[in-house]
Amino acid sequence: MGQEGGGASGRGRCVGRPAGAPKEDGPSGGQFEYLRTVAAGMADSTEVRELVYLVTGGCGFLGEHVVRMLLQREPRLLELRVFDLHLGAWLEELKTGPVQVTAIQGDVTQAHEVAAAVAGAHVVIHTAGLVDVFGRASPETIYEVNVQGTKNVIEACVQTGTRFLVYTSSMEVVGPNIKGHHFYRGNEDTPYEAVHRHPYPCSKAQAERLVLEANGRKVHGGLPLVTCALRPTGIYGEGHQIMRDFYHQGLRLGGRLFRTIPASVEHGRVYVGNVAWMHVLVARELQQRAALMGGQVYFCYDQSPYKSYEDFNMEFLGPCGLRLVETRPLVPYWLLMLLAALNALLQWLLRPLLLYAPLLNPYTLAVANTAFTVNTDKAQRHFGYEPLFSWEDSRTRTIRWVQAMEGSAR
Ligand SMILES: NC(=O)C1=CN([C@@H]2O[C@H](COP(=O)(O)OP(=O)(O)OC[C@H]3O[C@@H](n4cnc5c(N)ncnc54)[C@H](O)[C@@H]3O)[C@@H](O)[C@H]2O)C=CC1
Ligand SMILES: CC(C)[C@@H](O)CC[C@@H](C)[C@H]1CC[C@H]2[C@@H]3[C@H](O)CC4=CC(=O)CC[C@]4(C)[C@H]3CC[C@]12C
Repeated sequence: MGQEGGGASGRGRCVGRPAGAPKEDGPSGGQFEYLRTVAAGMADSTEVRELVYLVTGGCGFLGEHVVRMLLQREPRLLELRVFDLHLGAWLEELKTGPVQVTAIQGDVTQAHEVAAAVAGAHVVIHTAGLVDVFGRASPETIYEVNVQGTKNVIEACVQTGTRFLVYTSSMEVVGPNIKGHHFYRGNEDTPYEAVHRHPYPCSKAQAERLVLEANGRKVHGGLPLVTCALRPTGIYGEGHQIMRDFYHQGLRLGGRLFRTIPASVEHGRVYVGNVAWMHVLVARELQQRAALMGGQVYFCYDQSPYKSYEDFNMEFLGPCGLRLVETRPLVPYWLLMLLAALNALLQWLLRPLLLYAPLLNPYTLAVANTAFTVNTDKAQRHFGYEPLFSWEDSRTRTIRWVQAMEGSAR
């Protein structure tokens, strides 16, 4: 199978063994106008409904969009299994359509629960994970969920005969690396020293490697497993918890947010609806183009503009009344590093009493301060991906979501 990778698709290195602890509840889904429309407009096609899909982490920020996008845009869907540690009440509203929606409360770290959920599925979309760069989870459980959980999904596919596995990886598998090397308009083949220390990128890199190496393994029944990995950059859109945190922080500071990162440090972002669409499309095309797509990685991208993380957020928070103070950081970088280190020390000291997990810590500061943008068309070349939502549409939908939150915040 053609492995186009070699640079950014190459082997990441982790310094130190990551491990982790239980995850916070993901944001509940279901309040967004677009998602309700998607659910209402469920795929109605003359195609034969015969496929069973499983989405792990299907109640998370991305997972919910993938679930609803499948219902709208996968006409061969007979049953959609939604597997998650925390099931959302919104799943009930999806059970009125032509597709059987099966909610499965389960833990990817429990192999038997995963095997039971996978058995009989044609396609698995594995999005479940601990997305923690704020120190909420201890390293052991990040490893347990993101790596061991992925191992359990792979072995379940092999044991039960499921042939197609799509893994939600991350840009963080590539970078920013611990040396702060910028990744400027890179693609899946761009040479880059993908060396990490933080448990999250380490766990994602290890999980991605497991998925790609499993491509071609014989599953029960003797046919080969076909796998691929999608690498979203920073996902935004309806249900994005960090955007919610920024918004509430701005409200607490009298409608102001204080710039901490130079506007010149661009960070890749991609709309959640387009990431969901790429998952649906890659899962479909993987079945037709296994020789080309099996074992491949694809960055998730759309027409979202290249901006600093904070300036990009203001595309949505500005129209909702917040203001980013100053055109350059108010505080020198060395002082920011000191404040970030103090936050990390406070988190460690307070841990026996309470969870203190602010946005600013040494890792988030370093990542935010290192440019990372992608410019690729590999997904378009391999499986005809084109973003479903324009930048204007993505921006409008996200603003409406923040405004709906604003209504609830008053
Ligand atoms: N949010 C972002 O900017 C990006 C996210 N990703 C990846 O996308 C995937 C989804 O991320 P988000 O939707 O942002 O996170 P999220 O935290 O909103 O969703 C993760 C889901 O996984 C579930 N989960 C966690 N541990 C579990 C376990 N042990 N067993 C079963 N389910 C479990 C959670 O309950 C949650 O519903 C993750 O794999 C993440 O690494 C990749 C790039 C960017
Ligand atoms: C407090 C300030 C320094 C502020 O600017 C910090 C922003 C910071 C919380 C974000 C900056 C970059 C984000 C990460 C990036 O989008 C890549 C990611 C990929 C994932 O797979 C999960 C999320 C994340 C790590 C994302 C998390 C939030 C940032 C660190």
